Amino acid sequence: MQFELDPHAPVYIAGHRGLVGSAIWRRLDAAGFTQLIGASSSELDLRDRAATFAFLRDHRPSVVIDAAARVGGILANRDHPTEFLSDNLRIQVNLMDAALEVRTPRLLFLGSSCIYPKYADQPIRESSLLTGELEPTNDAYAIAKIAGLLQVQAIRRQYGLRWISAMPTNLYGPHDNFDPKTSHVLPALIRRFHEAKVNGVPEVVLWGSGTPRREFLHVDDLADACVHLLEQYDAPEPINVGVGADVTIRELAELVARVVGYTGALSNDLSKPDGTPRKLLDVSRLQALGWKPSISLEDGVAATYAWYQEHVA
Ligand SMILES: NC(=O)C1=CN([C@@H]2O[C@H](COP(=O)(O)OP(=O)(O)OC[C@H]3O[C@@H](n4cnc5c(N)ncnc54)[C@H](OP(=O)(O)O)[C@@H]3O)[C@@H](O)[C@H]2O)C=CC1
Ligand SMILES: C[C@H]1O[C@H](OP(=O)(O)OP(=O)(O)OC[C@H]2O[C@@H](n3cnc4c(=O)[nH]c(N)nc43)[C@H](O)[C@@H]2O)[C@@H](O)[C@@H](O)C1=O
Repeated sequence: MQFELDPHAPVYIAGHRGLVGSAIWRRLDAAGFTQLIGASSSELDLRDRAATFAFLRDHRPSVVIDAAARVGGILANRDHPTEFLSDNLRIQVNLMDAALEVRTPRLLFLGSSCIYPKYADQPIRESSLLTGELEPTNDAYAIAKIAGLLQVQAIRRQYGLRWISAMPTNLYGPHDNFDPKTSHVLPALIRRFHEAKVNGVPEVVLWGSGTPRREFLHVDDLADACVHLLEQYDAPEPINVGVGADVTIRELAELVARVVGYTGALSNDLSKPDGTPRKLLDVSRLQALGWKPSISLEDGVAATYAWYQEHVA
C-alpha cells in the first residue's frame, strides 16, 4: 500500500449528497472513518471562491475527494453547455486552488469517460486523451473535466502534492438523479418503465436509435475503486475506472424492462441524440493495481430499482 489512509484524519467529500459522494461517504463510514466532512451546495456553493477558501482554511482536510459538479445526461449537457462549462470550471478551480493553499496532501479529482475523443479506438486507453474531436453533446463538460485533470497534473509537478485523477465510466445506483429530462439513461429507464407498468402504458419510447453502446459501473463499486486508488495510485496520468464490458442502449432497455416487470413495446425517438457511439474504457491499468468490480449489471439494476421504489416512486 502506497498511502495508509488515517481513519481519524479529516476527509472532505465535496458533493457528499450526490450519487458518487454519498457512495464514497458510505464506503468510508463503514470502514470506520470518524472525521468525514461534507457540505451541501446551499451550505457551501463551491462557485463562491471566498467561501471555498474559508471552508478549506477552517477544516484543513488530509484528503479531499472532489465529487461535486454540475452533472447530467445527454440532453442536459447538449442544451446547457454554458452552465456545464462555467459551473464545473469554477467548482473545481476554487476547490483545488483552496486545497493547494492549505497544502492538502492527497486529493482525488473525478473526471469522466466523456473526456475522450468521440471516435477513440475501443476500448479507450488513457493515452487517447486529446487525440481527436470531442462528442459535441458534451464537449463543454468534457473540456471542464480535462481542465481539472490538467490542474491536478500541474499541481503535482509544480508543488509536489500527490494528487490524482480518476475517469469513471457511466455510473448508476442509489441517490441517482431520476429526473426524466436531466438524468442519465439508466435511471431514466427505471423511472420510465416503472411509471409505464404502474399506469398500464402500452409503449415506452427510447431516445435515439438504441444502437450506441455504454459501459455501466455501480456506484458502490466506484466508491471502492476510489478508496483503492487513494491507497495505491500515485501518478500524474488519469486512470480509467470501469467494468470492461458494455451493452447497447436497446439491450439495457430490455434488461431494465425485465427487472421492472414491464411487458409493453419499445420504440425509438430518432429526434433525440445518440451521442458517442461507444465509450468502453480500457481498465487494464486499474486491474494491474489489483482492483476489479463485484456488482453485475443485472444485480445492480435490480438493487437500484428497489431503492427507487422505496425512495422515489
Ligand atoms: N453519474 C455518472 O454517470 C458519472 C459521474 N461522474 C463524476 O462524478 C462526480 C459526481 O457525479 P454524480 O454524483 O453523478 O452527480 P450528482 O449530481 O449526483 O451529485 C453532484 C454533487 O455535487 C454537488 N454540487 C453541485 N454543484 C455544486 C456547487 N455549486 N457547490 C457545491 N456542491 C455542488 C451537489 O450538491 P447538493 O446535492 O448539495 O446540491 C451534489 O451533491 C462528478 O464529478 C461527475 O462528473 C463521472 C462519470 C460518470
Ligand atoms: C457519464 C456521461 O454521460 C453523458 O453521456 P451519455 O452516456 O451519452 O449520456 P446518457 O446516459 O444521457 O445517454 C446515453 C444514451 O442513452 C440514450 N437514451 C435512451 N433513452 C434515454 C433516456 O430516457 N434518457 C437519457 N438520458 N438517455 C437515453 C441516449 O440517447 C444516449 O444514446 C454525458 O453527457 C456526461 O454526463 C458523461 O460523462
